[in-house]
Amino acid sequence: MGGSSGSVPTGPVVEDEYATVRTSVWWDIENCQVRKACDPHLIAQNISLALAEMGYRGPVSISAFGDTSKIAQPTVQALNNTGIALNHVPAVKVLTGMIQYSCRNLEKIDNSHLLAGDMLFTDVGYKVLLKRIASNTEKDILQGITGSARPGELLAVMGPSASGKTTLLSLLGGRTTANIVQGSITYNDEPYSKSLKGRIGFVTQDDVLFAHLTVRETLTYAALLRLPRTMSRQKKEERVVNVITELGLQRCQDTIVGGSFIRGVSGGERKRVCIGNEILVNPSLLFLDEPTSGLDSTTTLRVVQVLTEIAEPAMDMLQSGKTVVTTIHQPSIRLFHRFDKLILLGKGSLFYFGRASKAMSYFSSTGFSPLIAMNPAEFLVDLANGNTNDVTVPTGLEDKLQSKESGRHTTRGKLSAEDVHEWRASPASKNFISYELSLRDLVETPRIVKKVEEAAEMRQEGAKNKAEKATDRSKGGLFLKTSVPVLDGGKTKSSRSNSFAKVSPKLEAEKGLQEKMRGYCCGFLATNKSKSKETSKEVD
Ligand SMILES: Nc1ncnc2c1ncn2[C@@H]1O[C@H](COP(=O)(O)OP(=O)(O)OP(=O)(O)O)[C@@H](O)[C@H]1O
Repeated sequence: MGGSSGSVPTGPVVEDEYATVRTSVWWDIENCQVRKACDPHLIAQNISLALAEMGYRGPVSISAFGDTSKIAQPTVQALNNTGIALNHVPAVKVLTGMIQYSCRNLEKIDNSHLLAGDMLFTDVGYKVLLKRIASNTEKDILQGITGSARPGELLAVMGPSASGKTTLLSLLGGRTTANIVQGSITYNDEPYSKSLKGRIGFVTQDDVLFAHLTVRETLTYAALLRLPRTMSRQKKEERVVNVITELGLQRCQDTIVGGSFIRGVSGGERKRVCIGNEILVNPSLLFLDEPTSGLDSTTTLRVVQVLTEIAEPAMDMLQSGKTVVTTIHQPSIRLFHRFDKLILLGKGSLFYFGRASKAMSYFSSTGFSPLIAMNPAEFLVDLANGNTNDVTVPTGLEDKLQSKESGRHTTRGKLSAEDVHEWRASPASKNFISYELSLRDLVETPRIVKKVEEAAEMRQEGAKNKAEKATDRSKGGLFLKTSVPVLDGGKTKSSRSNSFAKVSPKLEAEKGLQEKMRGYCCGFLATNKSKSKETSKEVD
């Protein structure tokens, strides 16, 4: 990391332009001392540490001054995973000005989003030791659970009762360390550590709230207790107001929470207060155990909508999205389609991991299809239960269905647990899981891509208006400033030249800011060179 010297641009135009950047870290790529084989995650973490030491808590993006194509791909990937945006700065004066601007405008806000939650779990198993008088025995609770979740995604864990949903959630949330845990669970390629604890939010099934406190009081106390001591009381109260708005709790903010003996807010509002308690600290990963149990379908939809919004990256892309994992019993069709990814458990085993939208086609490709119109969630939970009524079964398993005669009716029997396990272990199901995993870094969640495109459109509009204003002021040219981050794939000619990037604002807008934004996902720039062919035109 390093800055560069040079004469500093001044005046209202530049101030105005820099105000949109709010960039705080500079990385002089050509001069930086990072060893070639240095672990990219280490680089990202070092940057976070350096910032923490400086007392900086603002939004983070790295302005790479120099040839951005020289950054090793794994490093870029790691930075992306941590939610740090990587911007290209076209000229040394712009960089210097940005540094000076940002030094004057340091913002002290929460930086817990610095390391985002890219979670990967492989072959996870969990056993408990049952202590008996004669001898201790081991009981398998989970086995062979593999999957992943990335920032911005909503991952649902579904399955019948006692299939292991809560146990898996506790393991992923770092809440279960006792007993015997197998396999690996990593967050940004690192195992669980104490430092990660502060970045994980966990909403349990029966969170305890003080019945006599109002919604606002509940959240204010949580904010005072959990937000950093360095944060002023006023900022903490502002954060509470933001959370109340984010969760749509304005109407009931002065109502007491209530409990078994005192009437208070509704069940849905209570759940949202529990979620609020956790998102106050802006966690990178949010885990929720049955957040919709006991709620009607409309309220359930509202809660899941809130979760989707929590997961999404900020519109200004300065914050990457959060990773949200929730267990859910049997969601409605509308709800099911809101999940990005799905884990289906049956008796502690993995039946499915992948995109929720692909689950039905996957099972039909292996021979399981509903015979009547069915809610996909109902079909999947039935299957995980071994209940094959109204379901076609692969030919290999047909003969294993034990038919039952009862009076006039012959009902199809259940598949035994062994049969289902045998099928699970078949190449068809295994292949699917590994297929999804290998695609994990490539597949972008369609919902997030859409959001990024919307953001790009908004920015394009904003940039157009701004550019037009600036043209009036500077008569024809403007300092190319990046309210939209620019990545030029190292093609900028003479990025070290002591010149400002001058472009016609109209030309810039027309050339397609949207195109540039396509590579900008989850708060970071992708390094696909084909997406970054546009180079800023540098004129002395
Ligand atoms: N510490 C433990 N000791 C013994 N058995 C356990 C322990 N923890 C979990 N189990 C068992 O593991 C199984 C899975 O439990 P878990 O609570 O994860 O299921 P679940 O899918 O969340 O169920 P539900 O939907 O009913 O809440 C259950 O049979 C439970 O009894």
